[in-house]
Formats: sequence, C-alpha cells, structure tokens
Amino acid sequence: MGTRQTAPPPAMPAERPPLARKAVPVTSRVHARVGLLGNPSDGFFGKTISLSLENFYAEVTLTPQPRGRGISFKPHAVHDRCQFSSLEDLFDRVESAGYYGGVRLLMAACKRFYQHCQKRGRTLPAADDFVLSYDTTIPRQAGLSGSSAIACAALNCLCSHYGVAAEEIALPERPNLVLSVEQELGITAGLQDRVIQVYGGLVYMDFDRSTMKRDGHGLYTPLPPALLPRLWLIYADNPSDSGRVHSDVKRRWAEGDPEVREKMELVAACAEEGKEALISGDWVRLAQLMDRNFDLRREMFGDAALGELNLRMVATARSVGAAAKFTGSGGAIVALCPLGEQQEELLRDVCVAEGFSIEEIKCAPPTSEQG
Ligand SMILES: Nc1ncnc2c1ncn2[C@@H]1O[C@H](COP(=O)(O)OP(=O)(O)O)[C@@H](O)[C@H]1O
Ligand SMILES: O=C(O)[C@H]1O[C@H](OP(=O)(O)O)[C@H](O)[C@@H](O)[C@@H]1O
Ligand SMILES: [Mg+2]
Repeated sequence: MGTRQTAPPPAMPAERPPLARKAVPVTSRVHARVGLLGNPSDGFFGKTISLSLENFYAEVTLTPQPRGRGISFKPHAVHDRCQFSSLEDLFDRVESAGYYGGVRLLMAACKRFYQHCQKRGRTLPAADDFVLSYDTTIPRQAGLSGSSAIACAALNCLCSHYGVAAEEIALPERPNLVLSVEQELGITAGLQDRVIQVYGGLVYMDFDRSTMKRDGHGLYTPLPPALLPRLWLIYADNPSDSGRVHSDVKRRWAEGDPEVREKMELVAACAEEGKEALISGDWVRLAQLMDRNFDLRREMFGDAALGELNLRMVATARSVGAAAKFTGSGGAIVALCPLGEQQEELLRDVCVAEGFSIEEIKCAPPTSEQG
C-alpha cells in the first residue's frame, strides 16, 4: 500500500480517561448488498444503484474484557480455518476460499478506526480490553460484499464501544472509512458496497469525479425500496476473490485506455437510466439495462476473468428470457423476469436443474428505519 508522507498525526494523549459508562457487549449486523445497476463503475467515478440484501448478513460482536486483558480476535471456525485433516483438505480449502478469513478485516478495522480518531484529535477513553468476533451468512466471496459487511460491522462496534457518536462521522464520509479498511489489505474495492451498507435500503449513487475530489465522497440519493420489482438472487458455490477480477481493468482505466474509459461510462449510464426505469415502473427497460450492464462488463474484463461458472449462471437465466447481471465481482447474479410469474417459474426450474441456488431478493429497510 503506497502511503503519502504527511505531518505525523497528533499523538493520543498519554493519559486517557476511563470509559464513562459500564462497557457492555456490542453487536452490529450489516447486510450483504446487490449492485443492481452501474457496478463496477463505482470504482471509476461512475454511478450505481445498490440495494441492501436482507437475505444475508455479517455480524460482529465486541465483548469487553477485564482491564489489562488487551485486545484479541476470535478466529471463525469455518472462515479462519487453521485445522485441516490432510494436505489435500488444506489444498482444497485454500484453492476454493483463499488464505484469508475475516480476522484480518477486524484487525484492519481497528487500525483504521484508531488512525481516524488520531487524525481528528479525538481522544478515546481507556477501553482497550475486548474480544472481537464475527459470524456471517453471506456466501463466501460471492460478490455480495461479504468483505465490507464484516469491516462495516466491526467499525460500528468500535464506534459504539468507544462512544464515538454517529454524528461525529458524517454519514456520507462513513463509507470512506469502511473502504479504507479493505484498501489497507489491498482488496480491490469501490465505494458502492460501503455506501449501501451504511445507508441500507435502496440508494442511487453518483461518484462524479469533481464531487469526489471536492467533498471526498459522492452524491447518495436514497430511493423507496417499494420501487423495486421482484428480483431473484442466483448463486453458485464458487468463491471469486474480487482482487483477481478487477486487477487488469483498473490498470487499463488508469492508463486512459479509451475502450475501457468509454465502456465504464456506458456502465454508469445504465444506472442513470435505470433510476428513471425504476421510478416509471418500466421493467422491460430495466431488464434491458441489466443485460447491457453485464455485456459491457464482459467486454471489458473478458471471459477468463469472469469465469466459466459465472458465465453459465448468466446464460442459464437468459435462456428463459430473464435479465441477468453480476451482483458484484462474481459468484452471484441478480435476475429479473419482465414477463412475470410464468417466466419466474421457468427461471427457478432451469436454475435448480443446473444446481444453482435461487431465492427471491428481500431489500432491507434504510438503516435510519432499522431498530
Ligand atoms: N465469508 C467470509 N468470511 C470471512 N472472510 C471473508 C468472507 N468473505 C470475504 N472475506 C474476506 O474479504 C476478503 C475479500 O473478499 P471478497 O472477494 O471481496 O468477498 P466479497 O466479494 O464477498 O466482498 C477475503 O480475502 C477475506 O479476507
Ligand atoms: O465488481 C463489482 O461489481 C464490485 O466488486 C467489488 O465488490 P464485491 O463485493 O467484491 O463484489 C467492489 O468492492 C465493488 O466496488 C464493485 O462494484
Ligand atoms: Mg469484496
């Protein structure tokens, strides 16, 4: 991670006051997300429409410990496996899910939280005695933002534990802090996941370059989730590490590759037109935009990066006339049947026949409306 030389942040005052109130366990639940339109242009000053996916979530718990115990992280039995029955078992696990689980996200969240407070001269109470643990129902590395759900939930716990009120981190700025956690780990990531995981519900996002440069964040417009048609989530058990999928395109974009620049703008336009289609309830137009979004991604990334199984998922949905695109970087797709229930029946049949999981998408309410 390149770092810019800047003036050292003010050191935390040596004597930190004890936590004013009795420290109690804190749990934060953050939902997965579906990029409905415009992704991955969010990483390229584009536009997206994203929804908070109530079907899956990550949950982080901060459990205070007696003073002097310090900070520890509880590995997840499944996602942070350190026990294998054989070399073959280890090989299979690493091949499918990579070397890393979520503990590194918890650690990076702590580091970035501390840096954020230091940079703002925000003194934290002396409360550095806790265990951070997590669980997640989000299919692993399925392009449903499992990574940032864990990071976002960890930051929520830390803010609550140390008494950093929500208004101390302006809402539009909070996604940047979540994103910095994954950037800390070199994980390819754009802002859309974090914005929707902070706002919840359904949000139209404009990452216009001048706005981003001026304000450090984009323009985020919550939309009523009731605008959404019935949508389907289809996924396979094939983790795809986001880092692999984005690497080539980001470099080509940064080098000004005219084809990538033009296509990424066309992807962003899918979100802009999609917002009008949602508001007018034009599902045929919405379906066309979803298909166009995926086709543009495929032209930019190429089939090898997208992966045979992901391409087969999209082709299976389209075989019955449904619109289909990636929810994120690969591993799960979102489908829309503009012709209604009969088409949905056909979609379910072909997905089951191919061994894919399919379920109706439930959009979680805006965070402001959640208890
Ligand atoms: N289900 C999970 N459990 C533990 N760690 C996860 C999980 N999903 C993602 N991660 C962590 O986030 C990193 C990036 O995952 P990524 O491919 O971005 O997942 P996603 O597409 O769900 O965001 C992984 O290398 C891993 O460290
Ligand atoms: O490629 C995409 O659509 C998204 O990929 C990443 O999200 P992921 O959860 O890993 O699928 C990235 O973080 C997003 O910004 C992209 O839009
Ligand atoms: Mg990710």
